[in-house]
Amino acid sequence: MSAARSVATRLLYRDGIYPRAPRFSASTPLPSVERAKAAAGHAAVAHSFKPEQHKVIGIGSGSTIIPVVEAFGALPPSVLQDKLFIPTGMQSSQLIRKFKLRLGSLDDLERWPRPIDIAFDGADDVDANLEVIKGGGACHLREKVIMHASRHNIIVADARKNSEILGVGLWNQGVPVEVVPYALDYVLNSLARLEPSSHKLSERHTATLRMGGFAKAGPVLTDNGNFVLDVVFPSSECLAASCRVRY
Ligand SMILES: O=C[C@H](O)[C@H](O)[C@H](O)COP(=O)(O)O
Repeated sequence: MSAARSVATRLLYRDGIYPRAPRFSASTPLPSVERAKAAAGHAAVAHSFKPEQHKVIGIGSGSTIIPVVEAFGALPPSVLQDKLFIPTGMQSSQLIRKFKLRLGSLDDLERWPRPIDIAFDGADDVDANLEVIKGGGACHLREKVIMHASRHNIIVADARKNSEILGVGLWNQGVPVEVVPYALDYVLNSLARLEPSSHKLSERHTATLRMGGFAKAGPVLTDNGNFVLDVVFPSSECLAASCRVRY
């Protein structure tokens, strides 16, 4: 068993909360990135989830969220019986169902504000200030709604996503921006007029409409029926400035 997996397993068994083994087989070696994601996902639940306090749980999207939901699925029925899981999109709804957790929606929640107790999600890039880029899987709009509605947010990421400067390391395809089709030209024009934050910067950013590739002819459509623009900034300074622009 790898060190990462044994740490995750130890954490899962912490306090006797996890009587059953998580559902991956030790005999099937996982590629190292997948192992890191599994370790991060399982450790996030073991460290952050407090069964007595957290009854309503937000579930984000992407590949790293899978071991998070898997870790919840390994909890005993007595812990899960009063828990409700709120998805951020189609993928997380399917995951919640797959691991036989109770699926809810924002509409079911009455407490106001912040009706979700804790939300777990992945990220594409994370810096030392815990600023993140999200939306590589085109799910970021609902993810932001769920994060806003949640009292605590846990971002789960493997070490590759730990960046000194956002957007220039492993994740260099820009800041995803979800756009209502009706406003596509308007948003493209607005982005084109964003000024670089420093006079030293002459290059401008580029906004590319994300295409479906082999999976879909034409542009990607989000769970909300919207387009996604990937906006690449020419320098870290400009990227940081763009992150401060709130639409
Ligand atoms: O739109 C997708 C989400 O923001 C994901 O949380 C993000 O892209 C990270 O995904 P993954 O865990 O697959 O790297």
